[in-house]
Amino acid sequence: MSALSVTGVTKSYGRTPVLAGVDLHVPTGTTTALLGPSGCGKTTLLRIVAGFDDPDAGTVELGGRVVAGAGRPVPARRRGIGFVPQEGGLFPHLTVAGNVAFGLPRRLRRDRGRVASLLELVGLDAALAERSPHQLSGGQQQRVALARALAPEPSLVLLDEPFSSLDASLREDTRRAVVAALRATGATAVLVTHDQAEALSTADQVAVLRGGVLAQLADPRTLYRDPRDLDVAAFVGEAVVLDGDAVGGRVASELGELVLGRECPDGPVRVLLRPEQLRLSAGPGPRARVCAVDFYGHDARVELELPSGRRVSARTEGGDLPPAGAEVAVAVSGTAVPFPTGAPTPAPAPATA
Ligand SMILES: Nc1ncnc2c1ncn2[C@@H]1O[C@H](COP(=O)(O)OP(=O)(O)OP(=O)(O)O)[C@@H](O)[C@H]1O
Repeated sequence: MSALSVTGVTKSYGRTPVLAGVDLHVPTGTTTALLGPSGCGKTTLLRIVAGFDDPDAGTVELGGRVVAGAGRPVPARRRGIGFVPQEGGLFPHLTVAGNVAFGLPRRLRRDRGRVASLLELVGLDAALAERSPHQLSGGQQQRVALARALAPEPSLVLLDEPFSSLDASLREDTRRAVVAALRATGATAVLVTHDQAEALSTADQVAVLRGGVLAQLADPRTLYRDPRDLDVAAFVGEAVVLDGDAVGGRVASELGELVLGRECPDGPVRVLLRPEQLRLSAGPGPRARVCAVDFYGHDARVELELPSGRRVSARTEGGDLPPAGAEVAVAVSGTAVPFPTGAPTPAPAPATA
């Protein structure tokens, strides 16, 4: 497996710029999730890396070799890249074994042991080998597609929203099996997704693409806890944004005095908390009115209105929930992340279970 380096890649379709100088480095043996809203250019970048499309400017390097952007591009079939599309893309006339064997070098295609070990790698029972793709669930089809992509031991694996067609119950199992297989083979991989939770739980690093450039590239915890700006913060999870005055690393806010998680000059500041940092009680403390409660089973999202009229969300254990209209006290745990007051208040992210 090889490292991938994308440097200054730009791409327009007609007069519409899609990528405006993207830099991305994926170290050998790691998985990077490419996360961004619909239409931000994720698939375009993936296609350029794969060799299905050429950049207008910039380079793509694979294992230290420039494959696009300098001289004649290396054709897709010579890049040694495995591709897993949104929906399996399996050959319907071939069995599972036939599909996986198709990915193997010609001399190994009859090696049943090899096919069986690839199926095992992606968590599939060897008994499925003689089935046709239409006799598999969506999740099983995606695993076969990954086994086929890994069979030729590619330098890089690209996965384009591989779980998007699966329902919630299959999605999690399939995601885990795919991550395990990528780790077991030491694969270098890029996974395109617009699902924040999927990006954060799957990848070693997450690249947030916005407006044709990389807004932030960081490991999942840093991205969630210490995002570069409030837009990124709201894109990777629900954000609670408050204004206040910083003095000596603390902020007086509507939710009481908050401790800042990073240095910030004294003065007006806008701070970020996450809904799971808000604790509700009947006791003393800053007050809020419950506007709505979404119960998810494992936990619940409680929408609150603060005295200023600002709405914020709390994620709380699903046990003892206050009814809509109730007045509650709110306590905050952990630290708040400061941003300049000029930072726009991000649009609320859709609530997820
Ligand atoms: N072949 C093309 N010709 C013209 N415009 C294109 C072409 N391919 C993509 N686009 C445009 O480029 C933009 C980025 O598309 P792209 O498919 O890369 O986005 P995406 O982030 O993968 O979106 P999604 O999450 O919806 O799949 C979109 O506005 C799209 O309409």
